[in-house]
Amino acid sequence: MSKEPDRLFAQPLAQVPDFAFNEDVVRVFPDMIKRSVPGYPTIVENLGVLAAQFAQPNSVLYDLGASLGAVTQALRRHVRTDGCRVIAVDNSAAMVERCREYLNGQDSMFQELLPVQVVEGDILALEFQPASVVALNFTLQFIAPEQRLALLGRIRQSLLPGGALILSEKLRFNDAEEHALLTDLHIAFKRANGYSELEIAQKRSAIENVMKPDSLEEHRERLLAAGFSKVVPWFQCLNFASLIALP
Ligand SMILES: Nc1ncnc2c1ncn2[C@@H]1O[C@H](C[S@+](CC[C@H]([NH3+])C(=O)[O-])CC(=O)[O-])[C@@H](O)[C@H]1O
Ligand SMILES: O=C(O)C(=O)Cc1ccccc1
Repeated sequence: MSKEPDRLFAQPLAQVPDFAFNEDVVRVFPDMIKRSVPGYPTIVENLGVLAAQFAQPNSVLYDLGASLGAVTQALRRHVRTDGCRVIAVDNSAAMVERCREYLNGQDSMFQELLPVQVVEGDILALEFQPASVVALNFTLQFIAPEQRLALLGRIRQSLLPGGALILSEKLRFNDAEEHALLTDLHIAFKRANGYSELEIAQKRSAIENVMKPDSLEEHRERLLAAGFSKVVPWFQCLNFASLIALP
């Protein structure tokens, strides 16, 4: 993995462009996400542990919005069920190119890894195969809000009995005081990870038009409306959480 530090927003920008998953972001992405998302390494590793409990023999595991394939790699470390294969999907050409490099490198070093297919494409246009595990690890928040229910409905329809959707998201909070407190604490987390006030402010204005978090209540209601029978939060660190949704 690239170890290049994230300094994308360190210099004052006359106008901050909307955030995009382009080559500049790809270069610093592992550092950016670790320093920006509290609990990210714990979520990714344990997503593999959870997935191993839901994986069904001879089924597909989806990593949707795979970026550089961190979740796919956790699936490879933990899932031991016979005949499983991973389909990792991302619509950023720059992400997909680098993701394939990492995963092909692993393939050539180790035998008996889960087979992985990395697809460059829009998850909104994907024809889902029957799947036992679907991971949306910080991806749904980048999907247009009006498209989210239909996407979750299609994921629900593709899930096999005994399978699960694992959904990780940044949260907003309906209670203004709770929202302000956890937002401030997230900023403190970023500051503690070496981001300056300028970097924090410019990143915030870059993502505000492209990333639209929902509340936990909105997630729960939408997942139930999409046909899931049970929604179980398994992790929260500040304003970032991960949920298990059962078919
Ligand atoms: N419509 C779409 N179709 C496909 N991909 C998309 C779409 N919209 C956005 N993406 C992709 O979703 C990913 C979101 S990052 C996921 C982190 C990863 N899961 C990780 O666990 O490291 C989250 C973040 O950076 O906060 C990006 O790679 C986008 O290109
Ligand atoms: O940086 C932030 O404030 C975030 O909310 C998370 C994030 C992490 C990486 C890319 C975009 C957003």
